[in-house]
Amino acid sequence: MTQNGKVAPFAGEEFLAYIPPSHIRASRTIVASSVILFVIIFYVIPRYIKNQKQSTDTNVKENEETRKSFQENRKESEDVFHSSESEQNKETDMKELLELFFIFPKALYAILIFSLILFSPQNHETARRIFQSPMLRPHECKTIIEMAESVATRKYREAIATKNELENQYFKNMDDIHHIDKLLQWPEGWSKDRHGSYPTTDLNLATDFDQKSKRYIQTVLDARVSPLLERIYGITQEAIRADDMFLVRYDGNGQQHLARHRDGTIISINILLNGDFEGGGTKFFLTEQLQEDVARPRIGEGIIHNSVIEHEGLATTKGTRYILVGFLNVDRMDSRTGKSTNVGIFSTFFCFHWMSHFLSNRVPEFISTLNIHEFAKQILIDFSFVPKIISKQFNTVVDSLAPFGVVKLVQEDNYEKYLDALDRSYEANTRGSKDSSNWFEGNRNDLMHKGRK
Ligand SMILES: O=C(O)CCC(=O)C(=O)O
Ligand SMILES: [Fe+2]
Repeated sequence: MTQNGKVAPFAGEEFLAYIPPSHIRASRTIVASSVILFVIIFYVIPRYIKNQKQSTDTNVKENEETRKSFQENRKESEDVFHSSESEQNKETDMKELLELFFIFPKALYAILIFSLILFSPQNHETARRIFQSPMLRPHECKTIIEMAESVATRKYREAIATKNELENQYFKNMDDIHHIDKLLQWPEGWSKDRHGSYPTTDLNLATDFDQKSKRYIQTVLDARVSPLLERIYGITQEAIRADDMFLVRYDGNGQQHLARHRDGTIISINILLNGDFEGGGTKFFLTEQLQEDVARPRIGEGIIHNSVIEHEGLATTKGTRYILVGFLNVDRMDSRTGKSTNVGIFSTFFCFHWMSHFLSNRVPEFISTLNIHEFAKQILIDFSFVPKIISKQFNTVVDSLAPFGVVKLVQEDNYEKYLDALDRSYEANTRGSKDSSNWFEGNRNDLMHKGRK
């Protein structure tokens, strides 16, 4: 967003090989179509029906009179009478059909509006695609890996000290001991138990990295990733808040892969930091449609996708593979300032997977904070499965309609120029802007175990 609240044009636009949809144009089209449909369904058609009805009524009257004259004059032809009767039936059918339409205009309108929303970019064009694009330069990737390895060394030293302390304590907390033992296992200093059911070998950027390192990473993400997210999904940069930012490590002789799962937020990013390994890559699935696709980015390239798309980390068979992963939310209110993030309704309440996430996470959280009787609270929580099931069904519908697969946004010979353009724009317009994304301050480490599902 720029100062005057308008969405700035995307600085890398001229280098895009795939042009994402224009969200502004799409939402204007939907609003205009809704108004036009409203006028047609609630004003034009009822008026037409009324006119039709009036003319039918006059016809019926005329027919009735003719009938009477037939009856008075029975000697006249029987055939004429029969043809007049069938014509009258036809007119009654037409009248009934029009009346039926007149009974359900609201339902018809709702179905048409639903279809417009179903085919809006957030639920269709960008919903099941995986966008691959350059994000970091090789020297930046190297710097981040060095930062990570030095953090791991520090955490290993701290773990040894904590282990000694714990051993001298009389009452021992078994969870702490387990966590420390994991840190002491190879690769030393890397967490192995942050994400409950789908654990990765990783470091938490928000809590493990120092301020300077975080500022460095924040700058590159603000310059290269936030504008891209804005361009692809039509969300404002300040609406982006990471729930979890972390660095994953796979080893040919350690944790090689990550089983098939979904991430627990709205959008996921995954940036490859090195190339000296064998295997790796991220495989995506659209289960019901039996479709699959694999992203194998180069160093510094990242992938962005809706967290709801199933995927797995393919086995690294030799060497070490480092990736920077972010599980991102789209917030309507900036938790840092309490102000609106100006994100549109089409990227939130009318976006099925945002809505489904909102209903499964935020609603129960909100209910639990209500100041009402425990029993009433429990009933509300018990019934919150209904909207959840409905919104899940919407996601299934999107699965069957939305285009799927990995899309390369920029051609390889344009990588440098593309990154330069984004950096120039960042330097010129937004450096230090309060509207930047919330990469580290909003991380929800209390929810870590829910990171993947
Ligand atoms: O290894 C990969 O590329 C996938 C990582 C992933 O899906 C995750 O961290 O949730
Ligand atoms: Fe994942």
